[in-house]
Amino acid sequence: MPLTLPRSAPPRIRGKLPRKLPRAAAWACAVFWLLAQAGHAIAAGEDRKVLVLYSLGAENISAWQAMVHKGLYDELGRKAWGDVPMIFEERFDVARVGRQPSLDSMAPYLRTKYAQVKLDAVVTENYLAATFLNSHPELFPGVPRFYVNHGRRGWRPRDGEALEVAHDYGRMLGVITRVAPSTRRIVVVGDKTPRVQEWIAGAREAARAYGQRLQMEYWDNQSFDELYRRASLLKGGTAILMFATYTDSTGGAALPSDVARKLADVTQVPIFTHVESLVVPGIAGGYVLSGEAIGRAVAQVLQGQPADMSNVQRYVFDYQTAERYGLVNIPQGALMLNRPHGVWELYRWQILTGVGLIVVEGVLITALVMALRARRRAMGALNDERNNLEDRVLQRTLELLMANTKLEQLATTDPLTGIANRRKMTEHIAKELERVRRLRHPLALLMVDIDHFKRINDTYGHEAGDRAIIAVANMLSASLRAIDTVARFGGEEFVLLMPETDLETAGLAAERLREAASLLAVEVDGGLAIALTISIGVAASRPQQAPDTASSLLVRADKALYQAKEEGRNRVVLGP
Ligand SMILES: Nc1nc2c(ncn2[C@@H]2O[C@H](COP(=O)(O)OP(=O)(O)OP(=O)(O)O)[C@@H](O)[C@H]2O)c(=O)[nH]1
Repeated sequence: MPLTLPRSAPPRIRGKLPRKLPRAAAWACAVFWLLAQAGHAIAAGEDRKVLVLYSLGAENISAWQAMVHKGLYDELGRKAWGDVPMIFEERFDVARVGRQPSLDSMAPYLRTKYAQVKLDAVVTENYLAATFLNSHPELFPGVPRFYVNHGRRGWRPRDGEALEVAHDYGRMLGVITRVAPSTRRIVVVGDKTPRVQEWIAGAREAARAYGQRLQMEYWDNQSFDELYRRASLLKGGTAILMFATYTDSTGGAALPSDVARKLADVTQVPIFTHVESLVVPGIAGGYVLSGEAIGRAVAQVLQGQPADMSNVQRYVFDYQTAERYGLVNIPQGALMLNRPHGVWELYRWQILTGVGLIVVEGVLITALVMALRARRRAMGALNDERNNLEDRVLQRTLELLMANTKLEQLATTDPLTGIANRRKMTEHIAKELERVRRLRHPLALLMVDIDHFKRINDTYGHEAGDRAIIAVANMLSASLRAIDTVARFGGEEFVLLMPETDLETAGLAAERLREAASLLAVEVDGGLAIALTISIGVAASRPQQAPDTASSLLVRADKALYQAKEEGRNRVVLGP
């Protein structure tokens, strides 16, 4: 299937668009014009038809042909809207069907196939196709012919244009002595075909410049086996320059690339060559003809441009082989094939992406860790603050509690004696009377008064009176049961409350207290100790009668006390 590409013929816009043409209309016109031109260009491209005749068979057979083909289509492909004709391609399939059958069948084949095709040009690539076309003037009558890379110096076709590469044999040899400076002998390998002989002649001529400094040998007339055997015997200081070799002295045929590989396998010396397609692993390289450059030249011819044949040679080396033979001074800009790429070259974007992701991840993790740390610190500070607050609240609560307790104590304690005061006793009485009402238990109340206390004060002083009050308070406290309570009710008067105690029992208890008081000895000034007595009025709540109130109970006890005073003091009187 021939390749069809559009042809560009950039037209000129004549005249000007009307100034006041609306913008939308101008755009529509421009698009219409572009489409029309594209259609015209495609149609124009399809109008032109050219035939490329290759010498060396399909690309999968010939590395050289693959390179030429690539150069041709790369060059055409660069012209998106270029002057690209419809390309037909034919090949002499020498490697698969043999040289003669291939040559014999080509003319009738072309005649039949292209009987109805009007070609605009025929281009040959390489020696075989050029020879064939030149010897068949009857084919494609009147169609311009171009013979590219035909391989013979000074050859003029009987018709058409010859585009031959001017091989630079001087550079071909020069690069060998440059990159392998110890080279004193060059063995040129080839065969007896006219084209190879032409190359050998070129090398021979160029070698003259070296005189005695370079020993040249030309191996072009031996069997392949002999070639490999002799190559295996070559020693240091020698290099091989291998031209594309197809045949041997016995008529044997081979692909030049196979010959190159075998030579590389057996020899100990570096092998250089003259075409890029032979720079295979094991072949060092050299100043070689570029298949792609030839392909580009063919493309230029097909497009009607002058073919640039000056730049079709370049320095190409096989990196591994150059390393193996320790080649030096490789010209700058040389193409190095099979260079092992470093990890960086191979995976640069993957590495950069990976590193970028790691950096981003690192930054995110760092930010996260910092945020977590900051949060933890804030939480810690908050906890400390809360604990401090709780401690302070607890402390304040305790202080308040203690203050309240103290206040309560101060409010309910008699400061002189340390026992409960009147207020506290009043609360006790109310509480116990409540129990009496609920449980119907007995409750006794003793009202105690120091006899003739005024006299103690007056005789021994107020402080002695205080000591007497304290002595009586201590005695009363010490004599009480756990459930009894005592309070200083005022002045030298005390009240005792005795739960679960009836009037008689309370009277007995009061009697014991009276006796205990009479045994007290209160110290006064001058080391003297004075005695005192107490009078006690006893009252009891009677569960079977109307319930008492605090004041009714106190009044009855007070009356009993009054009676005790009246009856002479130092006695106990039971109330009604
Ligand atoms: N030292 C001292 N004297 C007090 C205190 N409270 C009251 N007094 C005095 O106690 C005396 C009480 O005297 P009175 O009420 O006349 O009774 P009394 O002298 O004990 O006589 P009878 O009760 O009838 O035996 C008064 O002189 C009060 O000034 C006190 O806290 N300390």
